[in-house]
Amino acid sequence: MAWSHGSLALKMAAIRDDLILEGEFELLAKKKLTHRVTLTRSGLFFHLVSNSSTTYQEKCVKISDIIGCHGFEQCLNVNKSTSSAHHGSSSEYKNGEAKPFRYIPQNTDASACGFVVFAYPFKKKLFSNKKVRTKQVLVFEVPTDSVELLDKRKTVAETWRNIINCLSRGLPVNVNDIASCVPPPRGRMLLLINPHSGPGKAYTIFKNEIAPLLFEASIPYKTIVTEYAGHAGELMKTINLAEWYGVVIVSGDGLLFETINGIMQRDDWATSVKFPIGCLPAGSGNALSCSINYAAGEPVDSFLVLHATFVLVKHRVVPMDLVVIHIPDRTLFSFLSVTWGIVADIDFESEKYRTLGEARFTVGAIKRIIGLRSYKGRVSFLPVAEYMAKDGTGSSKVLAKVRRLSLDSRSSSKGTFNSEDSNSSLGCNSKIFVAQSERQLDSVGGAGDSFVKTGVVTTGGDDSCDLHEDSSGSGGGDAGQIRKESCEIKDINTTSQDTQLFDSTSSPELDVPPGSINNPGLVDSENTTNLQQDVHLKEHNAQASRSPVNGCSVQHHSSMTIISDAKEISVEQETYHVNKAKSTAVPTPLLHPLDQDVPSNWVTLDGNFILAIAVYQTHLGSEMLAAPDAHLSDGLIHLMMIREGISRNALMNLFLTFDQGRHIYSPYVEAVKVLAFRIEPATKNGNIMVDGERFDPTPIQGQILPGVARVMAIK
Ligand SMILES: Nc1ncnc2c1ncn2[C@@H]1O[C@H](COP(=O)(O)OP(=O)(O)OP(=O)(O)O)[C@@H](O)[C@H]1O
Repeated sequence: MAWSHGSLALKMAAIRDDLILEGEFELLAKKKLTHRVTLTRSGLFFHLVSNSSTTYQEKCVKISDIIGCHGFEQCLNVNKSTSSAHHGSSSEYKNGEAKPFRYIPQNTDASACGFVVFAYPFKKKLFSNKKVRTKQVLVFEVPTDSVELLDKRKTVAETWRNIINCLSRGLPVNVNDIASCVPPPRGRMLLLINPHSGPGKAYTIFKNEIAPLLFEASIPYKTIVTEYAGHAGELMKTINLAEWYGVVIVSGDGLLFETINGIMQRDDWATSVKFPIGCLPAGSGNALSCSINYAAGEPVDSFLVLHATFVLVKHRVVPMDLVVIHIPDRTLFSFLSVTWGIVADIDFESEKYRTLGEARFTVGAIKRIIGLRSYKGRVSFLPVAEYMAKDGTGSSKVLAKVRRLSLDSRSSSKGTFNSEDSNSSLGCNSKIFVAQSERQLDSVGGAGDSFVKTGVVTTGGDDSCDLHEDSSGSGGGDAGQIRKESCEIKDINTTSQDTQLFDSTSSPELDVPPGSINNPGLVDSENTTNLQQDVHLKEHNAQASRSPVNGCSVQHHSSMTIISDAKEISVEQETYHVNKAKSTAVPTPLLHPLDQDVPSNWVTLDGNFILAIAVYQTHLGSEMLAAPDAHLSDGLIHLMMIREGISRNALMNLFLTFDQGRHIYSPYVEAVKVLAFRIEPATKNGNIMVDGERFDPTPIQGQILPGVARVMAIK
């Protein structure tokens, strides 16, 4: 970008308020040339200092593209110089532990010192319209003539390094006290690498594509290569989580499923479920990686590993929904999907082509469409809004109550599991409610920060919670608090005139500065049992009495008043207390046991299906945007069904629209957002897949656990 003297002055004036540091450095490129460098909250600007009176070549690196900054002091180690970030050779690992590295640029003399910026701005690929992040390394040396003493020059370089690192990690920078802005070291990550994922290249992918970025971002880690199926699950069941910042899976979705289920088998599941999980793609499906990238606005269709690693090093810890799954003999925890019918069969039957990577799904789909079959059974669900069936029988309009389920921790001594739904027949005209609620949440920031959140919450599938987060407090305490001051609920469902209310206190976005503490998602062990011991379910207008479900006993509670259009609406609430004797069970208050009928307020569809899929992330693969309006923590299960009657041609065309998510507009697809579902296959044909793991076609049901898990993503 070229700036004239005048426009440069204007630009400089525009960023003046934002200005943090200014200085002159020698930019080490082919030759050393002195540059004027300006650091603002949004970017690092630099231009050549020249005597020319015409133009400056002004360049800028956006802070949002920077993943790290290192200081260098050449005199310590001139002989080991290298021109790029060095990391990844086998000698640099011992027992999977990464050694600390020092970046040493070439072409500097023995007394050189300065700082190196690692950035990954988007560039357009030649001959394609795709934007891809491309590595940029900028080496700035403090000029020897500007500040005489080496110590002083080192201080200058360290200050720039610290501030750039604070900014790139989203940490606060106090311009009035620059010297005290020192970013805390980043937390140590445990990387689990599955050598059998996808085409079996996970370790090579890690070494060549992931390790360099971890080095550049100064993230310490240890790698463990899994030795057998089930290894990751065992590790997660037994390791001391407090020793780690989080766990990062370098694999496909299968290892992630193992990891999550290992965590959920711990006695302290209620807190360890908040252990941050990162996800880097090395498998054939990589659905969660794609969903995290998609949510972050990063590409999913090219250089997935690079973009996923970029997200990982720039991440914040954000909530993610899980779904508790019941099959006749087991309880499982799912982060992605339950599929039945053709999608499950394609997934399972194409396992044998796993060396093809994602192409296995295309091969499997063609095979299954040619041999198209239907699957007899029953699909039942608890919709969040009015449900209109598409089967053309004429009698299937079902009005369901609008509801929302949230997992809440009401105080440091109590965990609460809430479901709130308003009655669609309340006759309220307004679709806007203001709900005031306050809560104290278990420590999530870990550093004792207190947050104030104000949420404007829109539902109808999109839980886009516009949370203003004001973080104050400098840490030090054990228990952080989140106080939700107000939650305004607007325009709740564009397709329904029903009014609704929910408690959006679940799924707070957690902005935990990586490295500020270990285990940002964990609460202290005293609080650990609370969620298990005292679980409440509040459900407006719930049935007058209900039998105890899964260890929950029912207790009627007080009513709540909602003010809307000056009308007062009283809504009954119900509270479920978990039986303390069964304190280790994850509460599933929306589900009846599998050998009983579903609750009477569910919708049930019988017939022949081509597929029924329950999805809670956007992607099932990089070319399968299965639930385009899903979000990591929208608290919803996106249920889709196709009934028998669709032709092979139409099905093929429908599958071709999957990559853009346009299948949801197809007249053949019934899409409904639900809190819980049950699938009861009537034949032994086919498969049921939970997060890509196969199960026999037996009855299966699931219920959302909104925002209970924590993932490393960018929200
Ligand atoms: N060392 C190992 N040897 C054999 N199997 C392993 C090993 N480590 C992990 N596994 C198993 O490999 C299975 C598949 O792994 P993963 O999901 O990572 O790859 P994938 O199936 O190619 O990817 P995707 O699930 O995205 O299609 C997991 O269920 C896991 O239990």
